[in-house]
Amino acid sequence: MDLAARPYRSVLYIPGSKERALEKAKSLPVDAIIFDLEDAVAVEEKPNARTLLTRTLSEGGYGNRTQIIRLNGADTEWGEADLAAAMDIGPQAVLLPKVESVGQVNRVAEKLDAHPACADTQIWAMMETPRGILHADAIATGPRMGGFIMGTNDLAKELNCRFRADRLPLQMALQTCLMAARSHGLICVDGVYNAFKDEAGLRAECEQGRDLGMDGKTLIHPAQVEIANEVFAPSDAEIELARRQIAAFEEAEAKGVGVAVVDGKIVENLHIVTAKATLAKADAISSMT
Ligand SMILES: CC(C)(COP(=O)(O)OP(=O)(O)OC[C@H]1O[C@@H](n2cnc3c(N)ncnc32)[C@H](O)[C@@H]1OP(=O)(O)O)[C@@H](O)C(=O)NCCC(=O)NCCSC(=O)C[C@H](O)C(=O)O
Ligand SMILES: [Mg+2]
Repeated sequence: MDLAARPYRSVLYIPGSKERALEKAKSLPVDAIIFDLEDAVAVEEKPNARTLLTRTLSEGGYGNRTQIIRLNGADTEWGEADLAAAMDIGPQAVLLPKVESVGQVNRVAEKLDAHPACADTQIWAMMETPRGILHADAIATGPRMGGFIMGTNDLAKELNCRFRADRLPLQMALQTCLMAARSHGLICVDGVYNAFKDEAGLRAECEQGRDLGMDGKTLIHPAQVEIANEVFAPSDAEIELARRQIAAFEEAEAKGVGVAVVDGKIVENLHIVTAKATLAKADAISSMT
């Protein structure tokens, strides 16, 4: 399936250095995995993590979960070797940390263009610095761009803002990135919820991200997967409503009318686009199981 058509309800970070977690993920019901070489890996473990990760990914076993490798930045001592190692296994996507300009995307794209194993490799961008957020629209136009991942921990650090349950200090950044992503047909996945044992807090933040328009949530622990999968999936009631809207609109159209009424609300062509997207998402989710 085209990467853009896949679901991204649950996008789990796995430290590239943790063999047990890399193995466990093969049986977790996640839509996508970020195999991390950046912040989840200690400095002294970086080279070993790169070797372990490339070997693990070459062996396979992750089924239809989208596989994304987060590299260290090109300005670090590990960035170049990370990209070279990732390119050799022809990954579905590489994720660049702390992207602040489309130039950073261009430079990686040029290297991917020159590598025979990377014809279909996408570039994803961590959106997690004030400069990156301000340049979101330009970054979204970069070659091979597939999606944005919100890095709300780094962003909060850079803004010097407080962590609040309503994430008010982050709203402008979340919405700016969503608008840029939607303008250019990219996926946009929300940031992590750090308190991985707090189910109620996670659910509330997932619901907020979903209501904003996010495709899903990045996660740090297997215990968070079920809630994200549930919140970001269309509910049975939404699927049933979408079907009724489509049927009612087709009936109206057959009579030469451009508007139908369902449950006391008008249904026009634009609502049918949303209804069809809901059904397509439900189908894509079904194909994951
Ligand atoms: C948070 C953790 C350090 C907790 O680890 P641990 O104490 O080992 O948890 P458990 O004992 O409860 O683990 C139970 C089993 O689950 C496996 N496990 C744990 N985490 C993962 C995972 N992420 N993926 C897959 N499997 C996982 C354990 O191996 C246990 O397995 P088993 O023994 O077989 O039952 C840990 O969860 C962790 O390291 N999480 C990831 C942290 C991380 O990736 N951080 C970086 C990304 S966040 C970020 O950088 C965001 C962004 O850049 C920003 O700026 O916001
Ligand atoms: Mg970060």
